[in-house]
Amino acid sequence: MRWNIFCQIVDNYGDAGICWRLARSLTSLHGQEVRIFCDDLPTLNLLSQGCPAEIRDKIKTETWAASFENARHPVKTPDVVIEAFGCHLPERYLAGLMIAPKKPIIINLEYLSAEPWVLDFHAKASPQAHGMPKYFFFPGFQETAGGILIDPIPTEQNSAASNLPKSLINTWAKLRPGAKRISVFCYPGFPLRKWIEDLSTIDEPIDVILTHGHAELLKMGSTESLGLAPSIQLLSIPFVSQDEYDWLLAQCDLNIVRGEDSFIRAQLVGKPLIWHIYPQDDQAHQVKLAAFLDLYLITANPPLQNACRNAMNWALPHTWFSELDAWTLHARAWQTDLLQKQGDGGLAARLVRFVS
Ligand SMILES: Cc1cn([C@H]2C[C@H](O)[C@@H](COP(=O)(O)OP(=O)(O)O[C@H]3O[C@@H](C)[C@H](O)[C@@H](O)[C@H]3O)O2)c(=O)[nH]c1=O
Repeated sequence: MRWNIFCQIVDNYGDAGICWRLARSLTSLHGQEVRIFCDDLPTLNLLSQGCPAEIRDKIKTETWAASFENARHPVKTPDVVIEAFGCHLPERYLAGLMIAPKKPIIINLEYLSAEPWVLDFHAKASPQAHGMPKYFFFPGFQETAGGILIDPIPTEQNSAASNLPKSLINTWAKLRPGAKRISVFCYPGFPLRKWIEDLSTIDEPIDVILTHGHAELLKMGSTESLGLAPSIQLLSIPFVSQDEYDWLLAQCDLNIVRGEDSFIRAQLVGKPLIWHIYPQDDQAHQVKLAAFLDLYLITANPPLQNACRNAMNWALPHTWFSELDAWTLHARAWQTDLLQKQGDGGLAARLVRFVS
């Protein structure tokens, strides 16, 4: 089938990151033909750059405006149109589809949520004035939701320490043997400075790996200039490819992640995570976080439940750090369970089955 994915970048990397990951799964695992129309090609290119060439070459990336022509082109008319995160299709593209001999199915791909109401709305029709069939597709953790994007599944082999990416060689040379590793990818609202200062009160060597741009959040020059204890070492890394970022997550003892895609990747590598969820004005993110924690902690004992809830709500590390080992075991069990529940191929496979 021919797929057109519409990706409008609201901010940051997640919209492009998810659209790219979906396109990648659809082509490389399911043999589909995919075009992404994006209103910010440089950001999409940044996210796609590290993808293996044999996969990347199969996916067409085009400007938003290029879609106008595509809809009425007799051999390019799509079978499936994805509106990622409810973005509105361009009027001129829709007008083209209206006169196309065969109408596509339109899928409104929603944000990921663990909230139970999602299950009632997933895969439901959304009647449109233009008459083309349109459906809501809700990603989710439960078996009856739309699934999550699991591709590529991190394996022991590709997560192995020996697979050190070139872009991280310099940083890795500075890591201290035996030190815990924490990676940081959060939004500016996270109290990072205070959090790291508190980390330095824990009597243990800890290397903190700040992803691209995060050193500015700390306005840091060096560990010394922040007045941190020598037990803490701060290291900054460049923006790496999606697969290299996966490797980094697998190599850390704890990952602070954000958005939607890094949140899932951190779970798939089976390591403890703090999800700095994308903040929304109406506080809807708090409800989403609570729903996730209810699922995530179902099998955890009360001390671990408390530790995770506190950590995810930005409590200072000294209040929960002693539970990190128990949390690591829990994260591994969650990873196994997640992969089992997504054993049917996850979101991409469920989408293909749905539209078929
Ligand atoms: C730090 C880093 C991330 N990445 C990738 C991983 C992910 O694909 C992507 C980050 O995406 P996310 O984790 O989703 O976080 P994000 O915050 O970047 O993205 C978003 O979140 C969405 C929920 C919102 O709708 C978006 O508007 C957007 O804010 O960047 C790299 O490839 N290299 C890196 O070095």
